[in-house]
Amino acid sequence: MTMALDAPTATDALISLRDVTLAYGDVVAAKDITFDVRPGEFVSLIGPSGCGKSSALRAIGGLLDANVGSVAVDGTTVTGPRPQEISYVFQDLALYPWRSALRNVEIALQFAGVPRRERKERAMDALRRVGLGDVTERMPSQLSGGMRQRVAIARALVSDARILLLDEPFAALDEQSRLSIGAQLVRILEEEGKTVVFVTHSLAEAAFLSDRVVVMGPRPGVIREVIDVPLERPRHASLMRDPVFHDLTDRLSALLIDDSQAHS
Ligand SMILES: Nc1ncnc2c1ncn2[C@@H]1O[C@H](COP(=O)(O)OP(=O)(O)OP(=O)(O)O)[C@@H](O)[C@H]1O
Repeated sequence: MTMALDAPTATDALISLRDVTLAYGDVVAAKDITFDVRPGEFVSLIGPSGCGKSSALRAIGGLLDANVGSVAVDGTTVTGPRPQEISYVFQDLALYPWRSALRNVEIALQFAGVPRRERKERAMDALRRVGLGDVTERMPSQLSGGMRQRVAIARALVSDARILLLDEPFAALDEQSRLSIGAQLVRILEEEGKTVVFVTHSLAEAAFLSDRVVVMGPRPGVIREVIDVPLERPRHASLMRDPVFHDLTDRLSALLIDDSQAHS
C-alpha cells in the first residue's frame, strides 16, 4: 500500500484527490482518481451505477481509506471522519422514525456537543430555512417524501461543517421537485459559503446545480473528464430552456454513452 504523501494540492483546493484507488477487498471501486474542489465550489460526480461515486465521497469523508494515492482536506491527509468539518446527506435519509422533525435535526447538534439550550433554536432555524418552519413537530411518517428530504438537509445544514457531502439526496423525488429543492439548497449554501461534493444520476441536476461536473467511467471508475459549467449564478428554473444548458446536458450524456459503448 502506498502511504499518502503530503498531497501536491493545488494551492486553492479545499479538497484534493490525487491518483486515488479505492477497493473493498478484491473489488476495485475507483482507480487513479484525481480532482480538486475549491472552497465554496459545488462539484458533482456523475457516472454509471457502481463506478465508485459513493466510494469517492466516503474517502473524502474519511469513512474509506485510499488503497493508493492521497485524499486531503485543507492540505491535510484524511485519516478518519471529521464530523466538525464535514457533514453528509445520504440516499437513505436515516431519519429516526420515532423523533419529530425538530428532534431529528436537534440530534445532530447533540452529537456535536452543542449545549441543550442552543439546540432547539438552531434546529428551528435550519428547518425554517428549508421551508419546514410550520411542521417541526410532525413525525417522519406524517411528512411527504420531499419534506423528509428537507429534514435530512436541515440536519446537515445545522452543523457548522463547511463541507457537505451529498449522496443522491433527492433520489426519491420526481425531477421537478429535485430541481426546486436543489435550487433552494444551493441558495442556502451560497449564503453560507459551503463547499459541496454531490453525487447524482440526474444530468440536469448536475448541470443546474454545479460549478463543475466530474464524469466517471464504468467500474473501476476512472475520471473521463471534468467539465466547467458555463452558467452564471444565481440560477433560475428558466435556465433549463437555455441552449447552453441543453448543450451541456447533451455533452454529459454523450460522455456517459461513449463510456458504456466503449466497455460493452
Ligand atoms: N461495502 C462494500 N463492500 C464491497 N463492495 C462494495 C461496497 N460498497 C461498494 N462496493 C462496490 O464498489 C463498487 C463501487 O460502488 P459505489 O457505491 O461507490 O458506486 P456508485 O457509483 O456510487 O454506485 P451507484 O450509482 O449505483 O450508487 C461497486 O461495484 C460496489 O459493488
